[in-house]
Amino acid sequence: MRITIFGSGYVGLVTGACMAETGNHVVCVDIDQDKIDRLNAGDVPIYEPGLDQYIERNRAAGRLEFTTDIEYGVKHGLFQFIAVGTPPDEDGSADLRHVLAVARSIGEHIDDYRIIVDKSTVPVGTADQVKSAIQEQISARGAAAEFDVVSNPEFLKEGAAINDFMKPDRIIIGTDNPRTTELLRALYEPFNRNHDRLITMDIRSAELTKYAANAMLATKISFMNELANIAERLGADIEKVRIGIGSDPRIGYHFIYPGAGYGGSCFPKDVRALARSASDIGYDAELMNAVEAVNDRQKQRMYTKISEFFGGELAGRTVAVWGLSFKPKTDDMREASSRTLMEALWAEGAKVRAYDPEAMEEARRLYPNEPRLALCENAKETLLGADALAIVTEWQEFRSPDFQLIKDSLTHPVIFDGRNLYDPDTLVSLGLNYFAIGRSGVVAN
Ligand SMILES: NC(=O)c1ccc[n+]([C@@H]2O[C@H](COP(=O)([O-])OP(=O)(O)OC[C@H]3O[C@@H](n4cnc5c(N)ncnc54)[C@H](O)[C@@H]3O)[C@@H](O)[C@H]2O)c1
Ligand SMILES: O=c1ccn([C@@H]2O[C@H](COP(=O)(O)OP(=O)(O)O[C@H]3O[C@H](CO)[C@@H](O)[C@H](O)[C@H]3O)[C@@H](O)[C@H]2O)c(=O)[nH]1
Repeated sequence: MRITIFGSGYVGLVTGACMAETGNHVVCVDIDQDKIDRLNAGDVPIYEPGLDQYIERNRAAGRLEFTTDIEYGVKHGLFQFIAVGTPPDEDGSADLRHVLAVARSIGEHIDDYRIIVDKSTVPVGTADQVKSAIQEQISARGAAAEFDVVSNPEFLKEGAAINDFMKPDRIIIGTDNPRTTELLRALYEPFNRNHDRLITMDIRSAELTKYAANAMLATKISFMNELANIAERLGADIEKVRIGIGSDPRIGYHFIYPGAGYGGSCFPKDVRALARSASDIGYDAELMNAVEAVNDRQKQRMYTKISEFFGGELAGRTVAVWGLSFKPKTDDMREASSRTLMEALWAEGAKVRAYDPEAMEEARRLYPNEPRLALCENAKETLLGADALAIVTEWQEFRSPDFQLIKDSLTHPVIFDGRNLYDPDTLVSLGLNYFAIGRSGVVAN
């Protein structure tokens, strides 16, 4: 089938590569010329495990093209996917500027039946706006063209995106026209083989399903972080509590890891946008507001612990930071907890020596010429001349470090662990002070 995808970011590239992998002819359109040039030169601008091989293979087979030519894109695909960003506006609502720009572009060039498939995360009612924006452009040209707008939210996780797309838990199709259901069923058939995962519903419910899923997951995390802060003060160990409650199948072990707060391009903005949508219709979404407030506080926890340890005297200190991306296996630093920590440390006159296996280029882009940030070649190098070590992202390579080296390198033998990677007893027996999340800190004698 012929598919066009607007937006070549995390979602657009993964969707394009996976759709091409199953034999479709995919054209990816982006307005970022530099990004398209890189993709056409065989360079994948983001880090997502496995994505580069998928892109290379399908580009070579002629099934995957990259262009800034909007007209070419609109003329190409029966399916026109919208996978552009919906960043938070100043008031927390989703900024639909890019989505509506794509809709207008489609309206300017559409001359045959098209199915517009919205994959971006958008508030309830956006499909109606997309429909109007397309129709306005068609009418302005004095033309006529038929089209349908479908909501097909995406649920992939960064770092596991290819697998999530190839083997989805569910494929949500929100539509008001049964013929689009059948066409989308055919399109998704290769991803829906083992058992039927296609769930159809009306468009507004599909749009809300995406926010509901992210808000539920974010709620689980904030709940655990709240509990972690209580456990810490009561002398309980949140890791034991986590195992204790996860064994109840009604709770489950997924998404109950306490930590340095959730980040990324989805949970923070989507919880905010849902609360904002509610307040726009006169409903105070108290739980969503609390989920966000708990997370904002949690993202400060690492800083608070470090500051308390040093008696509030951070000026002139240097902190080694392991992990900059918002989670392992991605280079994405959008709303990453590492940024909250580093910026709080800098504000108090401290310096940071940081390392991340994949996000160094992104860190350089976000903090160009930042004199208070030394980006190091590897984890060991961050320790040189540092007073303390803070672990923000649980990359595999941080799980079994050389603790003796850490102890010998730091001016103060102290680890602040934002992801509860280590056993407190082992660390204290090695002479390290250790402060994690939701457990009492241990101080070596
Ligand atoms: N990142 C994720 O894990 C994830 C998962 C599920 C859903 N989503 C949702 O999918 C959407 C896209 O997210 P993302 O992380 O891929 O975004 P992204 O920022 O990585 O990529 C968006 C791309 O769209 C391009 N773009 C902007 N305006 C355009 C236009 N008019 N025409 C063509 N291209 C245009 C940008 O240049 C950019 O390359 C968002 O709504 C997000 O909430 C993201
Ligand atoms: O138990 C947990 C699980 C996650 N996190 C944090 O939560 C954030 C988000 O993690 P994750 O959900 O794995 O990554 P995303 O790529 O942001 O994926 C989420 O957001 C996407 C965009 O909407 C959705 O498609 C996915 O289904 C949804 O999981 C990260 O900072 C994690 O460190 C925790 O703190 N504790």
